[in-house]
Amino acid sequence: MAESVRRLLGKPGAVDLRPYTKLLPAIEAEEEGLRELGDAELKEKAIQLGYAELPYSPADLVDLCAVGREAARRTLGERPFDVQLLGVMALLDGHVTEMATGEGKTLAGALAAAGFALRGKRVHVLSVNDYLARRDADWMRPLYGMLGVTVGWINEDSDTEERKSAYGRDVTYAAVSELGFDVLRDRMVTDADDRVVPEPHVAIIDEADSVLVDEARVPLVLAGAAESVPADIEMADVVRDLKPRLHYEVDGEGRNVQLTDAGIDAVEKALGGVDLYAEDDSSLLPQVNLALHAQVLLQRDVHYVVRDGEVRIINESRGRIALLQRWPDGLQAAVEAKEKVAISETGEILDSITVQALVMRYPTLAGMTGTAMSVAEQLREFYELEVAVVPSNKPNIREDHGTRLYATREEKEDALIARAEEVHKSGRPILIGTQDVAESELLADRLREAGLECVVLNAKNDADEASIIAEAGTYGAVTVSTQMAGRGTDIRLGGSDMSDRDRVVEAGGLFVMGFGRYPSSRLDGQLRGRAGRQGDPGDSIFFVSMDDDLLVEHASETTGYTTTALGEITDEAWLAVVDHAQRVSEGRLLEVHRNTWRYNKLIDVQREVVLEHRELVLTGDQGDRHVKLDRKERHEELVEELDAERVAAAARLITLYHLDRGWTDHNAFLSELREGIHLRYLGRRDPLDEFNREAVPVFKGFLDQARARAAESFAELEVVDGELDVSSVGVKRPSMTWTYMVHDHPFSSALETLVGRLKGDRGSSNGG
Ligand SMILES: Nc1ncnc2c1ncn2[C@@H]1O[C@H](COP(=O)(O)OP(=O)(O)OP(=O)(O)O)[C@@H](O)[C@H]1O
Repeated sequence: MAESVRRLLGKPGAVDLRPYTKLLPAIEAEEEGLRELGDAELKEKAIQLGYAELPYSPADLVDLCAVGREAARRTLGERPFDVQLLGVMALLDGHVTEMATGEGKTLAGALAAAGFALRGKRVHVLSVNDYLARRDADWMRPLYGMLGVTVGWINEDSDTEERKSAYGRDVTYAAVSELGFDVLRDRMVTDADDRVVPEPHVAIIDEADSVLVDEARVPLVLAGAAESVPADIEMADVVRDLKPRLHYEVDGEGRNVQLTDAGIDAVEKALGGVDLYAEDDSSLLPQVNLALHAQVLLQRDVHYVVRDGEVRIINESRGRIALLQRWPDGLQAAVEAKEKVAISETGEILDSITVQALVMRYPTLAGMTGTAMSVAEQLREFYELEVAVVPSNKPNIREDHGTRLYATREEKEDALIARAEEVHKSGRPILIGTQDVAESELLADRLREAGLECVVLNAKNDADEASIIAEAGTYGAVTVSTQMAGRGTDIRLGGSDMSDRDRVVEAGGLFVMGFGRYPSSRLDGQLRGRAGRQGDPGDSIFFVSMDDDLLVEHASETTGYTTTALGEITDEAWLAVVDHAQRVSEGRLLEVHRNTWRYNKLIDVQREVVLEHRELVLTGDQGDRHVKLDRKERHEELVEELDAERVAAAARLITLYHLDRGWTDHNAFLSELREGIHLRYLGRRDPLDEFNREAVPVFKGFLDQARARAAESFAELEVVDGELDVSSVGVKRPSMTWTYMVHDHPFSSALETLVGRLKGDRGSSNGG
């Protein structure tokens, strides 16, 4: 069998591509005939494909791909390659397609989206950021137009009308987070017409491994401020006097702080002889912990600044001050108490949803990414998705060099700089991937000292980031970036306009260097994949040192090696230690994912119950019927005095309020339970079982309680000036809401560590 044919058949363990490959000749055979058609006739052909149900029959698939190919050629000037069409067909079957960087996933995704849309499905194409959502929608718009499919996009600053309009199109492009925030906000509306997100049909997820695996456990949060809870200034004063090591200990990563026994004694004494672990007052310990977290782990000018008498968070990953962002769970107030500034209104988490739960709402899921195969098992376990490995259009000729291992960070840095200097002499563009923003800065300084001018991707918005990355293939360019920067942007050799392409190809193409291996080999692969796009020449190499976090945290052994004069460790056995450490790290990440998944499962079930009930109240007469049964006389009086319609509207508002209020409180209870459970059951029982054991009975009376409260509020309702004022019975919606992803602020790391600890070092805590 010819190599070119074999390449098109697919990879063992992945979806069999043969059924798709078989159709390619027929698709090609239609091409000439379609070229003869006018634009309107071509569109008519596409629309004709809509007169049947999904899935596509092989004959219809052929037509769809052929028409799509011709439409793309006319509108975008790009004729989809065979491999892209294989991707389209795999997406239409609901698979995650692995296509290398620069193979044209945007176009394949658009053709698949159009395929779903033509058959009456609403499609959400989910990107990793706003910039890509908008860029891809605008880029593909002419193609959709020619196929008779409408398209829209949503960005962070889209208003409600723009959102409604975008979601009203056949295909909508949005960042995963924006979609999630819309879903959360929709769950809080008091008028069904205010909802923006339609019923989910199909989601096509770009960068599917990042979204479905790396970010799956990240909660998207809707927070609101209604009533203020007094922050504990006394607590702040008590913890201010505590001494490190004597009274509290901080874990190695600076993510967690714990009172020692001496610390517990000191706090109990300072608070007037209380018992922090008293069964009957469970609120003290969390308050002390918050104050301690604020005092010890959150540093002024690192994590936040105090400006104009306010505490403002610095977004660590992006290095800029985040407006409208606050810490959750009273932490904001604890920091304000620490800094002795006025306590702002305390926000509370109204509701949250994990990325995983968000995408699981879709009956049909598909995804695309350059690196899916190594997470194939997870995609199957968590999402029942299979991976289709689509071969590249041209063979990959990139050279991936072996990892270079050094004893210390300095030696690793020296080696990387020396290599960069050498490569730079030939004019080859260099892309250096680092682990975080701070590291990028340090490395850039060293490069500049060595006379290498470089661009650092840092604290920019997505659009700027993309345009910098787009130029990373320019002759002589040196670009330093973190893993996540400029995602979804193609690095073309010779600059974005490829004007200097020949010279760069001649020199050897893009040289990618990794400053440290990532927590998973898949992330290494993503960086490598930046070079060698579409059969381009290129190289990749990683520099690692024994004091890299990856090795310090996960290596089986870290001493006893020998080095060369330049500090390099060349022994194969030690290189195997690096690979092993990465596998341990991957296992740990998977464990965290699994754990969050297990915790969230129960929460999701409970949320579903509440939401179902809420729907009946919002769109039906459930609220009114219940208060009529529970407070018959008052109901009759009010109807007589006003009219049935206005009474029903008030009953609806009151019932929704108590449902939402109840859910917010229950949510807070669950997260407190989850955070506290490992302390209380340390080493004795499975914390997850305990969590379920306590969370289930508490939820049992949830709906009845909300109904009883609504009835009580309803009974107190008075007519004032011919109107029913629900706020007079305490029914107040949050005056302001805001959203965030939990990995945006430091509390998340504490939570993650906590989850990690549920599995890990069970014995190291105290006081439990
Ligand atoms: N059939 C085609 N013919 C010519 N050029 C194409 C074709 N398909 C895609 N391209 C071009 O290839 C480039 C890469 O496309 P795209 O950005 O969609 O790649 P990708 O697979 O999403 O890569 P990444 O992994 O960087 O997101 C784009 O500039 C696009 O215009």
